[in-house]
Amino acid sequence: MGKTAMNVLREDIIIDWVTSQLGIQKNDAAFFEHNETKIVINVDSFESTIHLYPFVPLRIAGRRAATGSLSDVLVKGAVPRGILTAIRAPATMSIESYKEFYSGIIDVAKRYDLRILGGDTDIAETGSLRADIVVFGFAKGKIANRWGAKPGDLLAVSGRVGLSSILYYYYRQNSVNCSITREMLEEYGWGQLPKPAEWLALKENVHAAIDNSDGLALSLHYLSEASGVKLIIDHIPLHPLAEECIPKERILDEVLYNSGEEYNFIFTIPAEEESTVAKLGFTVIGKVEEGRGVYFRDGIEIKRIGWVGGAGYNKRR
Ligand SMILES: Nc1ncnc2c1ncn2[C@@H]1O[C@H](COP(=O)(O)OP(=O)(O)O)[C@@H](O)[C@H]1O
Ligand SMILES: Cc1ncc(C[n+]2csc(CCOP(=O)(O)OP(=O)(O)O)c2C)c(N)n1
Ligand SMILES: [Mg+2]
Repeated sequence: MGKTAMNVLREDIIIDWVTSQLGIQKNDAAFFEHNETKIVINVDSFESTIHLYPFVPLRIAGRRAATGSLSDVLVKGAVPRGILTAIRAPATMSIESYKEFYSGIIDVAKRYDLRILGGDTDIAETGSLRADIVVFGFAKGKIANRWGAKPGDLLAVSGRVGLSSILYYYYRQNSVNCSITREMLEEYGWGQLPKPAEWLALKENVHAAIDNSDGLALSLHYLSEASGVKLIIDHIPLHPLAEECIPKERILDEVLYNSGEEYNFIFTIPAEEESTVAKLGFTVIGKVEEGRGVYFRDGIEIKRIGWVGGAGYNKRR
């Protein structure tokens, strides 16, 4: 890392500093136990200049914002129960737009049976739309931490990867080999999370888990680093539209490095669970070995590149 990079305000540098200052182990959500009740709680922010593509309707953006926060709680193995939401909107925004965004949060609450318990509202003269969304839930049994992967485990994911890569490609290049449809945007808003009941049944056997918010490659690296293991990838479940919309020679790089916000659950589990994993609709993408780093089976390295707040996509650490 260059000398100047140290002085730049970047999400990864800040997170390294704050977690080491406070002795926090990097995980997707926080865990708190009180009188034998296990509470899993998370906050994630949405800010329109960072998270809102101009072609995404506000209701879908509201869904994506709430889903991003909920995903961290569910992936740890808790049943999400409630939401608090603090929203700061500019007075330049119409009340209809505000309601549209908030309706997206309500959509997520309905889908996952969460109660919106309250929040906070601020109106500023100008500027961006911002929402800080807290989701909490209760866990029974095991917490699926980011660490704990063991050599010999299978590596698996929920859903498909690459829908968000299409949107980022379109945002950047202003064209893709397909039209951006309402259905694609709807699917992006809901993410690629598994069904809660299925995940909660499986998680008792899961060794380590993370959700894909910052891109497939970077999420795999975070999982590998947290457990001190090597990950070998032999198959990526590409979203069929990624194959259709992104130029063939760019697909793999876009899906690995310019993805994220899809919230696929990425986890490791003992090899004897393979048939259960498949039956529940997850895809085995590789395995865990002793060592460090993330590689394809042929030995080609998957780089530690993805979304880093303050740097954007594709900046190596
Ligand atoms: N401002 C902060 N104060 C304390 N801990 C933080 C802060 N920002 C991030 N963290 C912690 O750093 C870790 C990684 O955060 P993050 O990358 O945002 O996770 P995720 O992608 O799952 O939302 C988490 O354990 C989170 O709680
Ligand atoms: C205008 C715009 N640029 C880029 C993106 C892509 N993008 C923004 S944030 C992000 C990663 C997720 O970030 P965050 O919500 O901070 O999630 P966390 O890692 O904290 O869960 C991605 C892939 C976008 N959605 N909109
Ligand atoms: Mg976060």
